[in-house]
Amino acid sequence: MADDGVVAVYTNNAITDATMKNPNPFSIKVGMAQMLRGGAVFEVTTVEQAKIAEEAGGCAIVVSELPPVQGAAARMADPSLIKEIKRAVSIPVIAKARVGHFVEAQILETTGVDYIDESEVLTPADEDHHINKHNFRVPFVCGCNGLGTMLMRVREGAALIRIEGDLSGSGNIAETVRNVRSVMGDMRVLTNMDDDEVFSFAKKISAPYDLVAQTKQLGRLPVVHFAAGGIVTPADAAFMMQLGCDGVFVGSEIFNSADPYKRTRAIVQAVRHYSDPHVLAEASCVLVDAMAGLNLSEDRVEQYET
Ligand SMILES: O=C(CO)[C@H](O)[C@H](O)COP(=O)(O)O
Repeated sequence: MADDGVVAVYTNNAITDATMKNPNPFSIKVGMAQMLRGGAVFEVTTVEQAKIAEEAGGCAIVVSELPPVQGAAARMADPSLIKEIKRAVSIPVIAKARVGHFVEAQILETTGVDYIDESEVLTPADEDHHINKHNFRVPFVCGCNGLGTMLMRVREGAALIRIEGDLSGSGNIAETVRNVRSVMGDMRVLTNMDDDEVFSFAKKISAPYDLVAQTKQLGRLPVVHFAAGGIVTPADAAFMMQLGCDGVFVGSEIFNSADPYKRTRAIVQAVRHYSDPHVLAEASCVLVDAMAGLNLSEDRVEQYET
């Protein structure tokens, strides 16, 4: 259940679910997302991977289809795969819709998924508009690259935010680190700001003034925020947690490793014990064999070989 501060942000909003055919109050969706805090979400492409992620202690899974051939559009996964995975596991299942494609979201909602991810990893369907997420019963996950885009997505109804970097599966975490630091840095500036300065700050970060002011009043981000992009090792996962994230998304490349259960389990342990270097050292030990080839695209492998 959402805490009072988050409910306050919701109820103070000029645009609320109540004015938007409200099938499920935003405060409830935010509360549902809070249950994922302190967890690792694993991207899966098969039922077997979903079972491994659940067994390893993942807090949720996000279903993807295998990447399409290069140049082809990436769309929502086949609803029958989502239903099959939903039947196979008891942890929450997230399904991806293309940015702006509210019909894909309507279809996904009928499958009984627990969350819909309006995902930048898929080919965007609408270059100008995101989905009005207040029109849905199911909570939404959205990506952001800074505090401004985060609050825009919250305004549209996102209940869980992914602070994301490079989502190409390259294993490069630097962009994610930059964006997480940008959000946390802006939060520190905002919370110490004079009330009179909030107007121009909201303009500067292109965010709705009322949400920026309410976020300042709360003294923390209004929704659960995970990191995504290039998180491959237990150290990466703990890094994101120590920078202030509530959890991590891990790409499906992890299942290409020699022992996917050990790797997923190690990431779960790292997220749970992110400030304990001894646990992190132990979690990192099992992984050396699989580390070399993981998440290196062919051209990057060439770069290392020359
Ligand atoms: O599905 C996801 C987010 O919706 C993935 O978890 C995300 O794309 C992870 O990126 P990477 O493969 O770079 O770790």
